[in-house]
Amino acid sequence: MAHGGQALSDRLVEGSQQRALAESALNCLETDGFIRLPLEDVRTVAAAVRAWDAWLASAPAEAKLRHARAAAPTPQRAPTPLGGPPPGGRGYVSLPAKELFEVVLDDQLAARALLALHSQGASMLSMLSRALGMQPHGLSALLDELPLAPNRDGSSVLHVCRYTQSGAAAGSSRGGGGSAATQGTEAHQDRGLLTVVAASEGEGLEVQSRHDGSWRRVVLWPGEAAMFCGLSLEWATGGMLKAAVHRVVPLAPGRTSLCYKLRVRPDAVVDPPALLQYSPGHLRPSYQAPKTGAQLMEMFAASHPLSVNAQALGSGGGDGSSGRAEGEATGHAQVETLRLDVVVLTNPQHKLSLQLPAGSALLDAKRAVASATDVPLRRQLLFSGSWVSLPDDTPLAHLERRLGRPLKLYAAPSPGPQEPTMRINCMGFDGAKIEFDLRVGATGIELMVLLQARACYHPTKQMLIFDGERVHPMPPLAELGIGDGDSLDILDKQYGD
Ligand SMILES: O=C(O)CCC(=O)C(=O)O
Ligand SMILES: [Fe+2]
Repeated sequence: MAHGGQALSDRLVEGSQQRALAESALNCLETDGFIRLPLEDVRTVAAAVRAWDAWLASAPAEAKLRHARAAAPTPQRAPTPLGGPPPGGRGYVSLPAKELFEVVLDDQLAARALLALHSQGASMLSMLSRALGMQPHGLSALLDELPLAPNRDGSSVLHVCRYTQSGAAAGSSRGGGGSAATQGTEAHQDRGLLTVVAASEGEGLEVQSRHDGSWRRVVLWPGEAAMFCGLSLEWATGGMLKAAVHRVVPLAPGRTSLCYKLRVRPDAVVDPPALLQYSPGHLRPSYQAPKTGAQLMEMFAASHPLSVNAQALGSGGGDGSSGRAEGEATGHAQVETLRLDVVVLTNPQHKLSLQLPAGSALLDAKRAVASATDVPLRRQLLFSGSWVSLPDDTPLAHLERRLGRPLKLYAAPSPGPQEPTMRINCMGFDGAKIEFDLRVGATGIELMVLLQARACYHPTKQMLIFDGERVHPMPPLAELGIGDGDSLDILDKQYGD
């Protein structure tokens, strides 16, 4: 008699193999910070890597921009194989050492590769749930429910990245900072649960050891993928798994990777005590409160204001809009004169609009502001949706085209003799204390402008923390509960994905 069921002994063998696999995956994450494993649908994924690699290496810039524009969301877009519009923010980012596309699912090969990586990542999450003593689908149940509801973007994203070795990037040592040539390759953590990477080259990715801080090369054989944890998984597992700090070293021949980032859907509730109910002993107090996927993303954006994948020209997320990929601005008409908005940080703020010759540099603008307001050059700071840190001889027209947003200059005069002030202390990492007498009603911006004038501080690289929270530059400090005699900490900004 024919029978469809699997023999019990086979099931037992399979079950114990699954358990052994899950335990070794957990072990790799704990000791190395990453897992290497064979791709399940290797033909599809490898074909997608090859196709993107060839196209990205040879297509002219205009073709890439055209593709990115075609990928922009429109209500008329045909539904994708997942039953909804393409996931994520879409777009194209071009940085000195890296280009990044967010994959759109109207490309059949990309769609199949995305589904293959999704399914392999989701099974890894199920395996890890079991190995950690959670319900088998505890972690994978946090992902999008497929097919996606119409008109809902997926939370998980597929990024295609191509890295090239641009001049100064070769052999340079990099940490948190990052020169222009290494932009996009800085050490960072990913925001999601799990990242799955398949690449055209065996080398390039590096993961930092949690034990001694050294960098480990992730060497992949053809047909292998790497997986590592993001901050949402660190949260969901109550800190049992740690988000990998990783970076990419650009290689001479160029390297193209498909990075599939499995992220928690915004309305899913991540409740570490409920997830870990069978092994509650591991739970640290700071992970007790349940958070939605959306709240986890907000927490991530607050603690990682810089993004390795954002179009950046000294961007620092001053308006809280960082972390988003922005397309390169194009098609700006040549202009005879430039308009520059200036905000003078008095109480109330006072605004000027400067008209400058088209060829003006940042220094010319600062000089014009100094003669109109008496505010010295070093108490002026440029902003364009994010903070801008560039040499004073940078031409403004070029800057505005690159940033794709109007420029704004903040100028902080000293408070007048009669003006009521409050004393704010800023504590440097090295314990140095810098005191400021700010006008009552001052915003974070004023403090940031003064800090860069007085100390080795720049809002592109550092942030201010009060009571464990990042100080947002826009509202008055008093609204954030900061008053006379309070101390703020100056911390280096961290990079996210
Ligand atoms: O290309 C890679 O291997 C990793 C890219 C990455 O870390 C990211 O985009 O977040
Ligand atoms: Fe990453």
